[in-house]
Amino acid sequence: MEVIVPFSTDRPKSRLSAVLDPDERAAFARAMLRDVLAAVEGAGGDPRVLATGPVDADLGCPVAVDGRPLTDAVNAALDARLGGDGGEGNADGPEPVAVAMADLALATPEALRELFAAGREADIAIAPGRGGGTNAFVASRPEFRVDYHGASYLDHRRIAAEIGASVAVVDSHRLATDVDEPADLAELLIHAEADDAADGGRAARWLRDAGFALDAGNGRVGVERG
Ligand SMILES: Nc1nc2c(ncn2[C@@H]2O[C@H](COP(=O)(O)OP(=O)(O)OP(=O)(O)O)[C@@H](O)[C@H]2O)c(=O)[nH]1
Ligand SMILES: C[C@H](OP(=O)(O)O)C(=O)O
Repeated sequence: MEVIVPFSTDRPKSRLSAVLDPDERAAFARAMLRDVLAAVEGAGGDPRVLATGPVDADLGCPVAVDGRPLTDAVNAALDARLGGDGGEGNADGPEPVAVAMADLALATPEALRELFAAGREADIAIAPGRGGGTNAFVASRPEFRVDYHGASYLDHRRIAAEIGASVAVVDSHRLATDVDEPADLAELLIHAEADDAADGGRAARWLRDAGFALDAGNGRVGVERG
């Protein structure tokens, strides 16, 4: 399955500015992107990065540049694949296409396989993010359109209902955890430590190398930087 991975190259991860400087945010965002691409490939998916600007590194997959805002860029990509202008359809309708965000640093092939399977059963399969975002979805209906930001999970359910599309919800901790804020870094380090055989992936290694560690001292576990 083709998997579009939106990626912001300009001022990424601004909500981490309290703990990372701009160069660090760019490097950390790149590490998360690579983890997501590896998980997509591990799940048998075919990743395509949809970036706001050129990416000066070989990511091992195609990169399309579209400087429009996220919603417009993703809708154009969906239209090209599912819509009337070149969607690869067959008698049963277009092939499903997935969109997975580049900040799902906990994503695993297993979690993505579950999403892909749900997207073959339902018209739209959504993995909601904590806080109401849409961290990943699969769509096979040409009329489906995204409207990101805010509680986009609810908006996408409403859009699916408006076009009469069936919806499957993928209840996955790993896909629900987008790394937006400093508290999310703790989630990444916790699961990297639990999965140490897999070494936690590039993003977790990047954090550890930058001096971050878990801080379990006071209430909810957070991170501290040594
Ligand atoms: N192609 C594209 N991707 C985007 C755009 N804005 C965000 N993204 C990507 O979409 C996903 C979700 O982004 P957000 O968490 O909302 O934004 P962010 O820029 O990563 O972080 P903040 O600056 O903290 O909001 C991430 O994979 C981003 O890299 C955009 O305008 N175009
Ligand atoms: C793009 C946006 O991401 P968030 O701002 O929730 O991280 C969303 O999922 O609608």
